[in-house]
Amino acid sequence: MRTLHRPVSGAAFVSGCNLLQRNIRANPGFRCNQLQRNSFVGRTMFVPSRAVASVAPRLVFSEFSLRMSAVDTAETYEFQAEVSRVMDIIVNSLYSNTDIFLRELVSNASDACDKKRFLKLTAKTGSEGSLSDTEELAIRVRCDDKNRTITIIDNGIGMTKSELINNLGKIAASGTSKFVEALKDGAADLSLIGRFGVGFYSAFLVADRVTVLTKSPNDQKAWRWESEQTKNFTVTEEPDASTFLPENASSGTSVTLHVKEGMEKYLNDYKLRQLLELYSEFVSFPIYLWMSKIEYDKVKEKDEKTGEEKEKSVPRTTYEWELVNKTKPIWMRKPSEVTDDEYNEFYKSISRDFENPLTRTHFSAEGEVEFRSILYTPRRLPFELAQNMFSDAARPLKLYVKRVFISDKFDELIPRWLAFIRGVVDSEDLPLNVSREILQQSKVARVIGRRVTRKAIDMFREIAERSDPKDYEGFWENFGRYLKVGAFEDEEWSKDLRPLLRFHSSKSGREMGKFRRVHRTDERVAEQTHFLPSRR
Ligand SMILES: Nc1ncnc2c1ncn2[C@@H]1O[C@H](COP(=O)(O)OP(=O)(O)OP(=O)(O)O)[C@@H](O)[C@H]1O
Repeated sequence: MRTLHRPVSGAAFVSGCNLLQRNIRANPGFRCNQLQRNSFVGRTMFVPSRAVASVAPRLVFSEFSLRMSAVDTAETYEFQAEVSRVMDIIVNSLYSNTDIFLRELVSNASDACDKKRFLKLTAKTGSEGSLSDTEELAIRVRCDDKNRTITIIDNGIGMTKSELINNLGKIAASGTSKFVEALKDGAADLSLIGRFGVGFYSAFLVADRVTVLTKSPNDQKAWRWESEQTKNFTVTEEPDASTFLPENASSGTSVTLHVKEGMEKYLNDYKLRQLLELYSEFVSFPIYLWMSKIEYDKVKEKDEKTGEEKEKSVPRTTYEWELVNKTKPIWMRKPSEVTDDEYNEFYKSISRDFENPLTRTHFSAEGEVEFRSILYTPRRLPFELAQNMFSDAARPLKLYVKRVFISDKFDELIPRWLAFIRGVVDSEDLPLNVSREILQQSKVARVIGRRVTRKAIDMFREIAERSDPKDYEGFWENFGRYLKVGAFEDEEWSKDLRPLLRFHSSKSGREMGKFRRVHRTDERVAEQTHFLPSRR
């Protein structure tokens, strides 16, 4: 990089810019994103020396003029009070786990693609306007080691200007808010932050500057968000969305990380591929990585001594987009074809837990209703339930309709005492525009809920029947109170749950005994009564 200092007077600058902008228009080959990564500080410009040497006059001035006009209109916003704190917490407490930044940003890109796919499928004819039908929803990751950047690009839903300011400037929009709440309540310590979705701000684990370019179908303009992890961020209009969106994309977002000192290990496509394979294998959109490949060209060369012509292989580096994940959802595969590791990694990707689950069940239902599901029992109580047994923040099931993610907030699908399980349900019969109201009245949803509950109970029973009683003891310690609530308040399942209950009794000593219904005349009645779940 070389720095060019070009102090110019206001009037000279404006007329120079106008002239140069006309020049750019006359030179369609030139695209201003060629130098997008350049920084402008006041009227000082940084440009790659190669560009200066080759096409300096045109590029330098055109970029200068375009970006200067943008700088002039940049709006500066302050992060909401807690955001700076959260960024500090993330950067200072996760320094040993910096790898997660990619998982978080890819997960955001995947959410954005989910939203776009949902919108496209449910949009009424005509209202989808700018949503192109031809584009493949995908995520692209590209590393540029010379310019020290990593860029994550999606053609998802993008953000309007106000969404950009709210989502990336206010803590309330982020999963990290749960963590901040938990810190306030004293329910978490910093080492636990990795269990939360730390979200977008994890970008600052590896970058000292982050640039977000985004275009929403609900905003005619594209926007640039930029921050250097200070108290402020800037929002600027981005003149041309096509410079950062993939070809044919009508909307989307590009997040560029300007990699900081000491994080050079991420400026390597092999390292990025390893992280994507580890963390993002189950993202249901294709993830393409810009990968380098060594190819060998055969060249004929004359041997100086003998004069004979010989063939020689000369290495050449080429680049191409390489698909790094299997995009067929794991629940669509046959259980016999899925390995334990794959199930465990999928669990971690949907639950954000760092431990393997205690158990799982993968099944499909046909006939009356058709759906597929994978359910997991975690090893420990999910964090969001630690304070409140039936917290609204619990997300037991992700609901899909024909592979389209619909919501993870339909808690009415299963009884509330199952709040601690995790899993996915993919229905063939529910409508894509399924809402809470539709779900409440839907017969299909009731059947799905019943079958999922039955399978969950079977899963718990299997743990109870294991030869090592420690498994069920651990399960009971974490989730016993949920089963008690179910046995107590849920008439439909009470009978199935009772054999799974455990209680301390004077007879059982330190061990726990099973609950057995006894007749009043039974001599054990006295010792049994206080084992019954208390009626509150
Ligand atoms: N690539 C993107 N495209 C569109 N919107 C995005 C993108 N990345 C982030 N956002 C918006 O910014 C918000 C904040 O992101 P952030 O990752 O901090 O939190 P989150 O995704 O809500 O929760 P989590 O911490 O669980 O990831 C998102 O909810 C989303 O609205």
